[in-house]
Amino acid sequence: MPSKVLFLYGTETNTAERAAGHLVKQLKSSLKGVEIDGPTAGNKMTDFEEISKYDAVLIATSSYGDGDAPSSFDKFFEQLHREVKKAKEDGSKPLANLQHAVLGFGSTSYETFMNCPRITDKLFGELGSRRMQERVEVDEIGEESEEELIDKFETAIKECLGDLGKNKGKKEACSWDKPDGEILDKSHIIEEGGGEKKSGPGMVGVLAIVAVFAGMYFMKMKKDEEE
Ligand SMILES: Cc1cc2nc3c(=O)[nH]c(=O)nc-3n(C[C@H](O)[C@H](O)[C@H](O)COP(=O)(O)O)c2cc1C
Repeated sequence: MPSKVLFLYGTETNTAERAAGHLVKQLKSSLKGVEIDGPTAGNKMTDFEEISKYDAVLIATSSYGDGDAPSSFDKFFEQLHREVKKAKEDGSKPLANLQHAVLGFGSTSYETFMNCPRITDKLFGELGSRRMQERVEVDEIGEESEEELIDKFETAIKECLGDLGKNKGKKEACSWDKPDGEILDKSHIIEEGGGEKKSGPGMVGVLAIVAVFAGMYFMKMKKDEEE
């Protein structure tokens, strides 16, 4: 039976989507005995029971905002956090039969460089998936070109996909913090109400401030009229 591989992407301005399309084409034309689904936007595949049926998942995603997921990947990213929370609570490893690899897109001009790809890689590991190769990180202002790094990912991934059966159940190729493990935790995205807590006066506070200033203005007007 052929191995089943799913290619997911997360993108805002199409860089990761373009790379995913290119890689799927290359892999399909050069690998035998491997069936590849996708590329599919992460948000269109948030059912982790479905994902667990694949032999391998490849993910190409960027980071946006404050190290957040891009808009075609945010629902997937949230669901990934929910799956990890659930797995920690019941001690399960729902992706134990899976192997995965991540190709990240970002820029070192942001403090939260590669936050979404790094967290995605880490959390797949926490769900039991075997990391089959070190994450490749494409820095848009880095020395190595995007093309070179995509080729590097492609070469490594071809080897891994050829050895999927042989490597199943083996120790991961490396830990998630390679080539770098600096992240900004985003687990608050699944808290009640979602998103970050906003500080500030809120709507009631704003109305109260407006009322105070309006009162002061009318009192001044009245005083000026009396003088
Ligand atoms: C508003 C904005 C926020 C960004 N935030 C991050 C970030 O937190 N971390 C990062 O590594 N890159 C960040 N980037 C860079 C993008 O991830 C990078 O341009 C990437 O190549 C875009 O890939 P995409 O077109 O697939 O979305 C940001 C870019 C913009 C415009």
